[in-house]
Amino acid sequence: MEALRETQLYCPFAYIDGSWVAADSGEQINVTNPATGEPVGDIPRLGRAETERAIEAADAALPAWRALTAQERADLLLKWHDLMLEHKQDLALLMTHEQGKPVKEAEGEIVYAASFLRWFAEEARRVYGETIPAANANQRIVVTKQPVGVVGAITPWNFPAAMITRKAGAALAAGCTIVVKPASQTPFSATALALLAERAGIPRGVFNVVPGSASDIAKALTESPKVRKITFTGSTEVGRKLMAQAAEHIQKISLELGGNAPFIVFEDADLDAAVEGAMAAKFRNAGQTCVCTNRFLVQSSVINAFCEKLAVAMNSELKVGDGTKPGVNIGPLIDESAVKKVSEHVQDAVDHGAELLLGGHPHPLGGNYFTPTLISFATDAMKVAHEETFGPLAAVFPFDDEETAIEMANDTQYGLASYFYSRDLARVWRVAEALEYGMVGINTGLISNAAAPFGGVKASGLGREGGHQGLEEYLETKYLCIDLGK
Ligand SMILES: NC(=O)c1ccc[n+]([C@@H]2O[C@H](COP(=O)([O-])OP(=O)(O)OC[C@H]3O[C@@H](n4cnc5c(N)ncnc54)[C@H](O)[C@@H]3O)[C@@H](O)[C@H]2O)c1
Ligand SMILES: O=C[C@H](O)CS(=O)(=O)O
Repeated sequence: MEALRETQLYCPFAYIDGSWVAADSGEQINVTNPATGEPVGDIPRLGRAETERAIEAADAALPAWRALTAQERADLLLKWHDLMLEHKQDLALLMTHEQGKPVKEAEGEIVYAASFLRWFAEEARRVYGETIPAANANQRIVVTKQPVGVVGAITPWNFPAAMITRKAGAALAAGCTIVVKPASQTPFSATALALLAERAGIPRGVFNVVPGSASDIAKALTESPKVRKITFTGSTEVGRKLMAQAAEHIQKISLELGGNAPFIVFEDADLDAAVEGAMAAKFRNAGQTCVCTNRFLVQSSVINAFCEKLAVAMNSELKVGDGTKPGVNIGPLIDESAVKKVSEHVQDAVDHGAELLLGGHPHPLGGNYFTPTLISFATDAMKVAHEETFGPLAAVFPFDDEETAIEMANDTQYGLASYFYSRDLARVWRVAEALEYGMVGINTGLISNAAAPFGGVKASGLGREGGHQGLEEYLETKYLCIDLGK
């Protein structure tokens, strides 16, 4: 692995109650570089017993942590934020080695991830209650907010830092403590965050990282009555299982799940702007983001012009390769099965009559690389219409009128991100209100930021992360009724 400036940021251990530990069993998970197949390192494979110890540590740390003032918690979150930015290059290099995204994009994620710590540090001091005029003159009604308690978090590989701080920043700001299980593909981004949290002075037991057996760790988290909140980011299939498991102890739950984002281009759109937005919304992280466009819906009168412009942009702007190499902006997919899924979607589309305009095959570099691909005249009969591709495949579907575009866009079990381009103000309001999604990008392909409530409807999940809404997910409302007597 390319040398880190500070080698200590490579932490091949779990982090429980302020200690760096191995698995009780001594088992390890081998982590490999998706670009080269070379080993990145080994991380302990923790199970139920270790997770129960982490829950106990988080529970023990809770009283003192929630007793700090919001300002005191905010100050510690800001120190953590500053340390992330100070070590941006090393954190990014770690991420590129274990996840594959190009270093520049990884640096962008570190800045984005740190922004959640700053955002929630600021929001911590704005957890307001309220008083309500009582019907009874001798009574007073007061509404307060209190931290939920111990939180269990499970996060995905595609944004291995931001998906953790988007949860931990809010949880810690609210006065909660947390046990995080990172994805087994990307544990070192998580343990590096733990090292910096420790250096920032976040007390032992407040932030714990337990890499290992997903099902065993999830069972320990969902079967513990001390865990009052489960927060998950990942596939809808796993989210569904966790929601059922969380029912046992009526744990609060936040689910950030899969997507199938439409990107609608109306004939009145600025096509050059639409193509620029399309490149951002489709090819970030090689198409491996939950908000990546999965379906381009383009009005028939402009579909040829749009496809020509998009093909030119893809050919001239996208460079596939190892994310540590200069100029590369499309790294490898996370693994062989990801390459297989994209190949299947392309072949299925062509078999059902789609026109292949660009790419359409794994990249000549081999391994987990896939050539950015453009297909047109896609239809509802194709897998790409209903399944999340999670790769660099741009599938363009024609439509004739606004009503049809909205029907096509909403014809999915998902409802996370959506995008459309139009310069007609009335159409902007009609379409924005008709789309069944948690987020709508209008004349933009980039919508993710800490100040906004990120999340979806339908099979894309429950709850929001970021914004002031993101903090509410870690707070309980308590109503005080005070009788003043006669
Ligand atoms: N909505 C969002 O904010 C968002 C963000 C990133 C990724 N995603 C979605 O996540 C998916 C890709 O990420 P992924 O492949 O890591 O998803 P995944 O569901 O396979 O894994 C996510 C996490 O869940 C764990 N996990 C796997 N099986 C589990 C089980 N049975 N019980 C408990 N935990 C289990 C994994 O180890 C990992 O830590 C895509 O569908 C993508 O859309 C959504
Ligand atoms: O994969 C989806 C993540 O939420 C990434 S981002 O928040 O859209 O950058």
